Amino acid sequence: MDVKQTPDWLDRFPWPGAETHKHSRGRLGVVSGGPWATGAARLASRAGQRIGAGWVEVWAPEAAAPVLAPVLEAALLRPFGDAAELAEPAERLDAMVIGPALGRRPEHLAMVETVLAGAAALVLDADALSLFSQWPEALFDRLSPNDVLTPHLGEFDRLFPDLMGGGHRADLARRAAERAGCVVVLKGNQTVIASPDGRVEVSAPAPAWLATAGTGDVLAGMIGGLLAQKMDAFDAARAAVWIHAQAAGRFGPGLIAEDLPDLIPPVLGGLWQAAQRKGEGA
Ligand SMILES: NC(=O)C1=CN([C@@H]2O[C@H](COP(=O)(O)OP(=O)(O)OC[C@H]3O[C@@H](n4cnc5c(N)ncnc54)[C@H](OP(=O)(O)O)[C@@H]3O)[C@@H](O)[C@H]2O)[C@@H](O)CC1
Ligand SMILES: Nc1ncnc2c1ncn2[C@@H]1O[C@H](COP(=O)(O)OP(=O)(O)O)[C@@H](O)[C@H]1O
Repeated sequence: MDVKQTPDWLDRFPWPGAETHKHSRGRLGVVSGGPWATGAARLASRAGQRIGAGWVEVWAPEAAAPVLAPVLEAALLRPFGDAAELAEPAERLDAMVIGPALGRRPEHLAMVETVLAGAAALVLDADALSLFSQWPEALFDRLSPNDVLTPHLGEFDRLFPDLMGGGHRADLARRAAERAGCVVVLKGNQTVIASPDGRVEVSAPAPAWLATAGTGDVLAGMIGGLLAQKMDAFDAARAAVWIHAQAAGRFGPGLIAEDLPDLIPPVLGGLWQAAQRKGEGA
């Protein structure tokens, strides 16, 4: 990687140091769907681990725990009974991801409301967004500037129907972030990342191999992993979108979402080398 072309957020990327331990490196929680819907949380949690969160917990409804127990290794399984039990991780962990394959029943709304009340920085994706389609203001009222919404265009339309009328996607995302009071990642071939303070970035066209189920769940986990490492939400979203696209480009045709988390290390390796060279040149 040419040092001159390195992304500006590289200077703020959360590399571990000699004093780092797994807890100080960032604690991430991912909330799983029910027993027939655990794959999205697995994709997100593995992506969070690969991008550097040192401690990753998968919070699973009790019925889903037996499905997840044999397939999690370094990630910790945390079964829960009802939504109220998510209050503890939402306070203790640095970041949480909720929404992928969560479900859209009242108990799922209660889960999202519980984590919204905690201190953890949040990535709200998929069903966590669609659950608020009838009352988006109830979501916006509870968001913080360090939270991130990651809608595809269909989900964006449910939360911001009046913004869909016209304008460039960058303008849509900017207005959405201002209204929501948090970072908005409007996904697509050219993903737009917008901050409530007015910063907007339109990413370069990403490989269309990403148009396959589950790649958004991986992106949510990557953003969550960087938030857990205390990266600023706008930088975390921009960095994750960039690394996600680079990883997809390395695989090319035939990519499925399962491939993506394990493609993160070589991309990080290139960034690490570029950061070292930049440091030596300074
Ligand atoms: N392995 C797993 O467990 C996985 C589980 N997953 C889980 O599945 C659930 C459903 O997920 P979902 O993404 O299909 O969402 P949903 O709310 O049904 O909206 C879809 C509708 O929106 C519209 N649409 C418009 N623009 C669009 C766009 N750019 N990209 C996409 N859609 C766009 C489009 O309308 P159309 O264009 O067809 O008229 C489409 O019909 C959710 O819980 C998710 O987390 C997935 O993550 C996959 C892996
Ligand atoms: N044609 C495309 N070109 C490039 N990237 C795409 C394309 N279609 C989708 N993507 C990317 O793939 C991911 C899909 O996310 P999403 O729609 O939430 O899927 P899922 O919910 O199945 O995980 C997003 O990061 C999006 O930017």
